[in-house]
Amino acid sequence: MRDFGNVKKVVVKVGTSTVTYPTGKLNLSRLEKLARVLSDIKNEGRDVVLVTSGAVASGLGRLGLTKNHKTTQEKQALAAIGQGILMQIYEKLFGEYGVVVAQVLLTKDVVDEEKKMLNVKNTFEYLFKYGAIPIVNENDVVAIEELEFGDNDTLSAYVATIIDADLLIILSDIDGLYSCDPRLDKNAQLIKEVFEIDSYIESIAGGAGTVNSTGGMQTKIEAAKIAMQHGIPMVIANGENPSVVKEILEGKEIGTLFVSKNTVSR
Ligand SMILES: Nc1ncnc2c1ncn2[C@@H]1O[C@H](COP(=O)(O)OP(=O)(O)O)[C@@H](O)[C@H]1O
Ligand SMILES: N[C@@H](CCC(=O)OP(=O)(O)O)C(=O)O
Repeated sequence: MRDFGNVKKVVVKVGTSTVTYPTGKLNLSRLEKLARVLSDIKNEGRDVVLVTSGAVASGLGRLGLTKNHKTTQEKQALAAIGQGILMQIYEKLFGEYGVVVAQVLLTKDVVDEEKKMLNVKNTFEYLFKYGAIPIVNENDVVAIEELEFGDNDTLSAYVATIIDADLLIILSDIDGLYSCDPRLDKNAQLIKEVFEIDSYIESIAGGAGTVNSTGGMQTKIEAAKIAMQHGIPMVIANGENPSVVKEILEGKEIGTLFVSKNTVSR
């Protein structure tokens, strides 16, 4: 058993593949379960942050377009269309459980500038005081790195460091880190724990698995590096059934846990 009994602040990141269908339309039943489980763990007394991808895909879905050959500028405009669609559904679903949500659009350079970082930190602090769940995405109109490299994974790790989270959970369309991409090799084995990101771990992390996703396992490993450097454990798990979030917090051995050997249990 893993011990996450003392986890007070948790960041949960959901990828495009978790929140939308390949058509770009919202996966409503999954989003309903996600809102329910996050509201539930909030009711337990934890501070919860949701980092959500899916804006570009939702924009595509709304306009009835396909992803193929979209330029960065087109994706920025699609993200601006899709972000409202995402927030509308989160507002509705969390509202059903009486939970207030807040839209937080960030760019990763906030961690490079002390003043900006302090502003972000202060905003999170007050959102927690107000009992809100901050819903974070990259501001794709301002920053294009994520659209090109698919990096909400590292953004979620930066958010975890800014709020000094006790745990980062990345939900994807796969059970965790495998010895190689299971889409390419059916003999791939799930790795349950990683204590150090070495060249072997970096070598087995491949790219994205589905048409609307970006980044794949490579950006999740980058996220793990950032989290581990700050002593924050990270779990990659399958978001197919979002109730795994609760099971992970209960200490069940789900997905892949990334934890530095010298991290004291939180
Ligand atoms: N070693 C690996 N273990 C597991 N998945 C991997 C690995 N290498 C590449 N992948 C791919 O990473 C995908 C998950 O990342 P991604 O497609 O970006 O999803 P998300 O939208 O959840 O971020 C998996 O579906 C899988 O195809
Ligand atoms: N800001 C983009 C996120 C792109 C991204 O990182 O996607 P994913 O690899 O599915 O987490 C969007 O909302 O579409």
